[in-house]
Amino acid sequence: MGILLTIDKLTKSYGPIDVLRGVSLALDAGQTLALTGESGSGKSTLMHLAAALDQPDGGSIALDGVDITTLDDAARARIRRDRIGLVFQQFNLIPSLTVTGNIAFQARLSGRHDPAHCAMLAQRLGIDRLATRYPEELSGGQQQRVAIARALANRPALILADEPTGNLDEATGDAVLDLLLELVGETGAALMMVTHSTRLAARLDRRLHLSRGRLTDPPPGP
Ligand SMILES: Nc1ncnc2c1ncn2[C@@H]1O[C@H](COP(=O)(O)OP(=O)(O)OP(=O)(O)O)[C@@H](O)[C@H]1O
Repeated sequence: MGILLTIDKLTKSYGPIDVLRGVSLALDAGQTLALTGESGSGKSTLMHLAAALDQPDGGSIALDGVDITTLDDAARARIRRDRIGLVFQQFNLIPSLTVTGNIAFQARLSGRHDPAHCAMLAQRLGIDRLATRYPEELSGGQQQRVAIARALANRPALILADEPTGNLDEATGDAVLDLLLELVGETGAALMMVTHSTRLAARLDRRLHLSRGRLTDPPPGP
């Protein structure tokens, strides 16, 4: 399998804080990678950059060989819409759309809406009964599962997930991660997932740890 994502010597500072100080990694198509690191180490910053939601100060991010840091806003938005699925901590569900509308939203914009695929995702994630509800009528865990379904609906090449099971109790979180990994496997997507849990990280193909602005192997477990 070929390389999907190549991040090279990425740097990002906020004022005097050098959050990323030369981060490099390569992710193969279909591969799953867990990203750990202390609070404030820059994990979310790295995910936002990989999602083309923000621009680095230096370095490059290539998706399918295209350096997304050199593209204009419209082109970056298109790549995000067509190639990337996001599950971030604030779920960014659209308040005026139902669960079904939220799941289909991005796929509709891409012109690749597949109602049967969306229905399958909702059913597998156990949110099919909530189809006509609005985000404000959902619990945090239910919103998280809608965000996961939405991220997968478009069959993206890359899923970027920042603590995708952070709002769920351990048993539900495990079950949702099982499903996420299953669905990622079925659709052939690659996954980069931030987690604080070494137990959850152990379930992915690879693990990297962000520390002092650089990626390393994770520290040995307890
Ligand atoms: N928009 C911003 N403006 C200023 N500083 C920022 C901004 N975003 C992040 N930071 C700072 O950058 C550092 C890294 O933040 P980031 O959210 O990437 O860490 P994290 O590893 O995801 O943390 P956590 O595990 O707590 O979510 C922190 O010191 C944070 O305060």
